[in-house]
Amino acid sequence: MKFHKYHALGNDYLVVNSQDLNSQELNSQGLITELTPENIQKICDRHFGIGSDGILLGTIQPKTNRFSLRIFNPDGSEAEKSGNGLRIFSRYLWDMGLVTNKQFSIETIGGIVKSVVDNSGQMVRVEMEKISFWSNDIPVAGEAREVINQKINLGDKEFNFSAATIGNPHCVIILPEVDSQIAKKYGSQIENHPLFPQRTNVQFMKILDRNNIQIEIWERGAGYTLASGSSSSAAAAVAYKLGLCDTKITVKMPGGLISIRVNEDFNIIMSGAVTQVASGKISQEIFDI
Ligand SMILES: N[C@H](CCC[C@H](N)C(=O)O)C(=O)O
Repeated sequence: MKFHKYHALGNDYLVVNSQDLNSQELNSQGLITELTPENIQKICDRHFGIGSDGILLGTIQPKTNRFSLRIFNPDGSEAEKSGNGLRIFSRYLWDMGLVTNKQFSIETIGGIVKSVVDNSGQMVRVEMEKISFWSNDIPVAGEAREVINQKINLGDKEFNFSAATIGNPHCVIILPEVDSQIAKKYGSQIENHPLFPQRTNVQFMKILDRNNIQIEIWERGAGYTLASGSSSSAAAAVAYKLGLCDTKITVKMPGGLISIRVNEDFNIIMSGAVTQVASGKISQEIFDI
């Protein structure tokens, strides 16, 4: 199975083009037989596989030039949307000569986004669609409500949080200081908390000023990552919703910076860098062990 590895600010993904697969690799539903949760875990393992924060399974309809993307986390679960994943897939399409620097659409489970590749592929801008704070959309357990400034109890610790979805779920916690330790200490407990029936991504956020925030990320199905486009979108949207930031926000993460614009109607525009790493072929052997 051919792959193309990219990273977006240290959040790395393997692009697999469904057209690169031969017939026996596709089952009757046109799904890749190899992409079972168990095999995804093997491919993403940083010692026994290629190593990555996920797999991007892209489908390109040659005649209509329609693009769709499925996003798999390293634990084998499927995500509705990935901001860095969409930027990476957009760059892949550009590298393959399938798009120019004009706007094009990509369909995901979490909705259809519009993408533009700039600066010879080094920068990609994605209109990530509208963010929602409503419990029924995210989802968050309990009565239908906007999930803003609520409490989550972890036994020995209680946090104030807000939640949002941009296709995938996010729990945003504002603190005076954030670091990787707090994300690694509490991330998994919050990811799997009963408040979140479909689990959740988690961001610990420090407000730097009205146009800058800093986040540390614990991703659903992936754990601690150095950057996240959907996390940046959700955290920035919460900061704007709470009146702590203006509409243009730079999100500072361990892997680098993402620019977010929160429009009045809460449509999110995200832009950031993408880096090509390598291409190769995954050996069948890793699936046989
Ligand atoms: N783990 C996430 C998907 C990837 C998000 C992140 N890598 C991004 O750039 O948005 C989830 O299960 O919702």
